[in-house]
Amino acid sequence: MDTTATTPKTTTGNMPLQLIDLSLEYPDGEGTIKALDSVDLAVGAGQVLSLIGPSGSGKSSLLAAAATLIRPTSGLVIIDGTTASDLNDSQMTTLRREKVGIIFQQPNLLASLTAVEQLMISDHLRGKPLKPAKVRALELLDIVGLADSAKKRPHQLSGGQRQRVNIARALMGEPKVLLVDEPTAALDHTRSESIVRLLVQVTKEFSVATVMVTHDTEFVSLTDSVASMRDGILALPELVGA
Ligand SMILES: Nc1ncnc2c1ncn2[C@@H]1O[C@H](COP(=O)(O)OP(=O)(O)OP(=O)(O)O)[C@@H](O)[C@H]1O
Repeated sequence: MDTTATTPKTTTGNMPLQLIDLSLEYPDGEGTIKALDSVDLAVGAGQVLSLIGPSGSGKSSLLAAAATLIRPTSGLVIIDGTTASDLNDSQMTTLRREKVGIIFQQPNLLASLTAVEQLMISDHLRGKPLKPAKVRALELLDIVGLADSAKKRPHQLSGGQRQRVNIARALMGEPKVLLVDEPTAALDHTRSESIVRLLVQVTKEFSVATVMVTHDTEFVSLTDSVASMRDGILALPELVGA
């Protein structure tokens, strides 16, 4: 196996996200806590995997490791064919910026910016020119159902609409992997369902591999598969079908 940083590992099949024998330990007094215990997972392009499990079971740790925000103790994180675990910090940041979209529970939008500007600024931070960024931002706002709200600021949008801006923003960098943490936690039933449906829609439309952590098992049936965690161990994903 080639594990050098300069020669990305090539995966077989179209599996933009692969976790192989991934373990993550946190120091805990004299000992350690095993937040992830030999996790294996592959998510295909255009697939949404729901990740469920009790509090403290390791869901956020899995997302953080897959997002390359945290280095695993052992094992491999492979994103679109590149073995992230082999990269240095700056290469890892570049990989994350180019290949990974992260959607947190709270949209964290900037209060002073309009919806279209929220999206454009993420391209600007990638050093991309403004004009094409605006075109793409408007297209994405249209796709997430906010064509008429491009000029609205966060306080003029509902919680569901803010989450839609958040999703559109995560797609600006044309990611291969979308990592979504409790996207419906702050929303009512109807809005929650429409947000999960939207995530499934954009996952198919942009052929990304999506992992969605959720407590809302009700909407899991809208996604392609579900895997559950307990004590850092991931049970094999089951197909649920839509
Ligand atoms: N920074 C940290 N330092 C030490 N221990 C941590 C840290 N982050 C998480 N843990 C521990 O790792 C285990 C997994 O936590 P994690 O947050 O990944 O679970 P979770 O399933 O996301 O929980 P929740 O649903 O409550 O967010 C827990 O035992 C937790 O206490």
